[in-house]
This record gives sequence, structure tokens and C-alpha cells, in this order.
Amino acid sequence: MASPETHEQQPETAPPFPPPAEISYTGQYAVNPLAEVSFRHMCAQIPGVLRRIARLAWLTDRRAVQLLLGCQVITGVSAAVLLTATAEAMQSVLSDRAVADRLHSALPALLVVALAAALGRGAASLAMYAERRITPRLTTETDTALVEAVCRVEAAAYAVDGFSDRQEAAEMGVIRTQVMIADAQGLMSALIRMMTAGGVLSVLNVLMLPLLVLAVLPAGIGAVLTARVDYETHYANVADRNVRGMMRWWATTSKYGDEVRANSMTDYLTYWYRALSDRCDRRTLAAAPRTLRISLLSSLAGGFFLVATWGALAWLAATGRIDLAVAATAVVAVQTTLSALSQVVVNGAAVFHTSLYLGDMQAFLDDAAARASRRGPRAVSAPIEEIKVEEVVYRYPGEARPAVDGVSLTLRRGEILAIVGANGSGKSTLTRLLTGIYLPDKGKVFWNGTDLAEADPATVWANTGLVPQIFAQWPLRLRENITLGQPRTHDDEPVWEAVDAAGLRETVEDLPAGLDTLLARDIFGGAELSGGQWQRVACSRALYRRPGLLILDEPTSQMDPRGEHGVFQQIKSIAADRITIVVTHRLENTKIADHIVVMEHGRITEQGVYDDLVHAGGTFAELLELSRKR
Ligand SMILES: Nc1ncnc2c1ncn2[C@@H]1O[C@H](COP(=O)(O)OP(=O)(O)OP(=O)(O)O)[C@@H](O)[C@H]1O
Repeated sequence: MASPETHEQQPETAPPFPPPAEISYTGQYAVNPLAEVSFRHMCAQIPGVLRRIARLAWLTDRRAVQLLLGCQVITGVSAAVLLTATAEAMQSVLSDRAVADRLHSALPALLVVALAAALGRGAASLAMYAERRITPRLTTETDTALVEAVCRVEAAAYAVDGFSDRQEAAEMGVIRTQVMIADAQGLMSALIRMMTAGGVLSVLNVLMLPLLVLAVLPAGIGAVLTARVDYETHYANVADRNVRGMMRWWATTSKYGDEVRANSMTDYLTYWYRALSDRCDRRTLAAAPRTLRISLLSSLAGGFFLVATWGALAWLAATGRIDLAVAATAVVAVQTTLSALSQVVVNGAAVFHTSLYLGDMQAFLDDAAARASRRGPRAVSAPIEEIKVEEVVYRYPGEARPAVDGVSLTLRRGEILAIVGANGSGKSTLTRLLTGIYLPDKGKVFWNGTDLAEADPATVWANTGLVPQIFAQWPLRLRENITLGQPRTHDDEPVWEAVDAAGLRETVEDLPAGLDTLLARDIFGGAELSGGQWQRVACSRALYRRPGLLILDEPTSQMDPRGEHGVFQQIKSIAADRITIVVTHRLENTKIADHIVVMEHGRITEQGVYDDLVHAGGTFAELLELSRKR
């Protein structure tokens, strides 16, 4: 192995950074939903998407939807009136009478034209107002539904390959809801205008309409094909974008700022971030020639038919097949139909594009709903007298070996259980099974005789208090960090009790606003706590709940000896009313336990009380000996 000095002397020989891992999933999520569908199938989806958008909008704001629909009708009627009145005005303007007479006779029709145009514009403004009433709430509804769906899945879903990528893809659906109503409304109003203008045009000359449709259709096909290419690129980039988003937070949050700097990680992290971005860009750029080809071909075909349309109109007028007034109206009708058709194409493609992301969002919401906790209606009643674990086995998805493998235990109220064992031996997983966060693959966990697989988890978790190894440091006030999610009381007495129990009073009294101090210095301001102080906050949070089952997973790993001693004394003093479980590597702390279990490779290999295990000559004695030798 090269010594550190060798590294220092030959920095130029250091190998280049390894590229970020290629992440691709092979599970059920690996199939691009577009890969196997035809163009016709894709277009056939649009009415369904419009229906779904309409339903969501209707649920959000019925009156705004009614207003929107009313405006669409007015748009259509005003477009038809406008064209008919234009034709009438043209008849008068292009007649062979004196100029003053022509204008005079055209005046009523011109007034109707002005009125219809004003009505159309007014309806468009009102439609925009209605759209702006619906969109923000619709986005909030979908966004909240997504957050709630993720919060309500069984915790085991997080470990399923591709779950977080699907969530990332679903986020795109939420983003698209911001333009979804505007696009759908644009499409509808363009369709109405197109139908009325097209109707008028086909009355003037039946040949014009198919020519116009042919002029715009290639652009429509091109836009939908481009949307498909964009979506394919988006789909290929989902995993990398997801990782990049997470890495961005890890690299830039002040939480890990010390580690990043003092371990010289900045260069690697920026290289890594850029490499992931480059990879996404490469995929995007690789798709550019395809979109160029699509755009050129569709423009060419569209241009050809557009020239044919104008040529046909000129030919009809030049050969006297239609008179000049009709030709002039036809020019207006062609322009109106053309702009409406173009809008249909643009908004239709946008709605189609949105439908792809909405499809991802819906698929994720359905998947999350299927993974939501649905265990049974039985309620676990307090106090918790007994927790019984029978031969439980739990294997994380994709892992070869179970993390917990055939464990049986019985815990009674008033007892303290200590779980010890090497890293990765299954201690935390066992606590997740005991609390019902995970349900075992085999075996059962009973609380007061109720199988947790059949119990409503809310009634189970109403009785638990957990200090996990990695706990949340919420960017909220100190009081909320302790009481988060709990029923509020009118005074702070119980909060101070929890503060005292974790030995946090002195810290709170030193804070500028006591319990009201905001603990979000990086984001919104306030104060910052040390690692050990945060751990005391996490302990206060669990103790504030006065739980029937208190689980502390390495609760004092960052505390000074006085703090650690105080917390363990406190655990002992309140143990009579509850079942307490402590996971710890500091074996001296297990002296307070009534029962100790030693775990190895997911199994309990030794158990008993402290004094017996110390002299048993097994793993416990060996680990204790090693810790004393240091
Ligand atoms: N979310 C997860 N997905 C897949 N495997 C996991 C997950 N969490 C833990 N494991 C695996 O399960 C095994 C047991 O992990 P567990 O966290 O229960 O160990 P532990 O005894 O608490 O370890 P430590 O002392 O390091 O906290 C380990 O092999 C670990 O790799």
C-alpha cells in the first residue's frame, strides 16, 4: 500500500476520478411506457387526458370550470358571427357603388364584426381568469396528494428498487399541472374556433378545408413526435437526475460542509455533479438530430400544402369561380382557420406531452396506494402489557440474506431490554419489527395479544416513542421539535418535563428565545445546536410522548458522559410504566437492563442479565473485554 508521503510526493500520478455509477433498474419500473405504443395509440390518449384534466378541475373549482366552458361557447359563437359579418361587409365594400354608399351599407356588418371581436377577446380574458383560479389549487391538490401518498406507504416500500425514481418522475407530473389547464383550455378554444372558421370556409368553397387540414397536419404529427422524443430523453435521464438532485443537497448543505472541506471532497463532488449533468446533456443532445429531422420534414410537408391552399384560392378568384367578396372573406377564414389549427397543434401536443407525465404521476400514485398501509382495523389498546415476537424473519428487498432471521422474544411492561451486537447484525431492523414499522416476512409480532399485521398502525404508533440512530433535525422552533405531531397543551409544563428528562434545560435557557428559538440557522435563521444537544432534543421528543414502548437506538452516542449518565438514569426511573428497549454498543450501559440479547447475523446468539453474560465467555464478554482494553 502506498504511504501518505508517497501520495504527497507524486500527486501528478494520481489516477483520474472514477465516473459516477451507471444506475439502471431491471425491475418492474425499467420499461419505458412509450416504447411499445403506436402513434395512433398515443393520439387516442388525448381525449382521455382531457377528461381526466376536466375531472380534476371540476373537483377543484366547479364555478371556474363552468365559467371556462361558458367562455369557450362565446368564443365559438363570436368567431362564427365575426366571419359571417365579415362576408357581409365584404359584399358591400367590394360592390360597384359610390365609396360613401359602400361604407354606409357595410357599417352595420362592421359594427357586428367589432362587437363579435370584442366579445371574443372578453371571453378569452375571462377564460384566462378562470384558468388562474383553478391552476394553483389544482397544483396544490396534486402536490399534496403526492406527498401524502409517499408518507402513507409501508416503510418497506422505500427499499424497493426504483421507488424513488418513480417518485422523481411523478414530480414532473405535478410540475406539468401548472400548464395543464391553460393547455387544455387553449386546445378547446382553438378547436372551437377551428370548427367555426372551417365551417364558414367550407361553405365558401368546399375544396379549401381539406387543403388547410393538410397544411397543418404535418406540424401536428411533428409536434407529437417531438414530444415523444422529449419524453424518451426525460425517461432515460430520470435515474441520473434523481441522483444528481440528491447529490446537490448532500454536496451543498452546511450539515456536511465540514466533512466536504476537511476531507478534500469538493473537487470530486463537483466533478461528479458535472459528470452526471454531462451524461444527461449527452442523452438530450443525442436526441437533437431526431427532433431536427422531424421538424424539417413536417415544415416541408406543411409548407407544400400551404402553398397549394393559397394557390387554390388565387386560382378560384382568378378564374371567376368565386367572386371577389367571397375570396376576401375566404382570406380571413383561411387565416383564422390556420391560426386556430396551429394552436390546436401546439396545445394538442402540449396536452399529449402532459399526458405522458400525468401517466407517470398516476402510475406512481396507484403504486403508492397499493403500497399504503392496509393491515386491518383492530386497535391496540393502552397500556401495553406484553409484546411477543414469534420466530420473525425479515429480508430487505433485493438482499440475499434476512436481516432478522428467526427471532423470538417476550417483553413485559416495566422491563428494560438491551439489544447489542456487531454492526449490521440486525438490531435496528428488529426494533422496526417490534414497532410494526416493518411487518415480518415470516413469524408474528403481538402487542397485548393483537397481531400487528392485523392492527391499525395508527393505534400502534400512538403508543411508541422512538429515538432512531439518525434522527431528524427539523428546521422548526425548539418547542415544535419536541412536540411535533403531538396534541398541543395550553402550557409548556410537559415540554419542560421532557426537556429536563433529557438534561436540556440549561441549553434551552441559554437560547435567545428559549423554547421559541428557531433551530434553522442555515435556512431561516435562529440558533444552531451541537450534535449532542440535538440528540437530547431527539430524546425529549420521544419522552414527551410518554410512550408505552420507548425505543432508544444509540441514544447517547454524541453525548458527554454526564449527559449519557443522566439519560440512562432517567430511562431507569421511568421504566416501570412502559416497555423500554435500548440498542447500544456501550455495553456498560446495559447494566440498567432486565434482559440483554446479543445479535449476530440476524439471530439471537446469547441472552441473559448483565452479570451472567459478563462471565459466560461468549460474544458479550469478548466485546466488553475489548472495550475495556482500549
Ligand atoms: N434499508 C435497507 N435496505 C437494505 N438493506 C438494509 C437496509 N437497512 C439495513 N439493511 C441491511 O440489514 C442488515 C441489518 O441492518 P441493521 O441496521 O438492522 O443493523 P444494526 O445491527 O442495527 O447495525 P448498526 O450497529 O450498524 O446500527 C445489514 O446487513 C444492512 O446492510
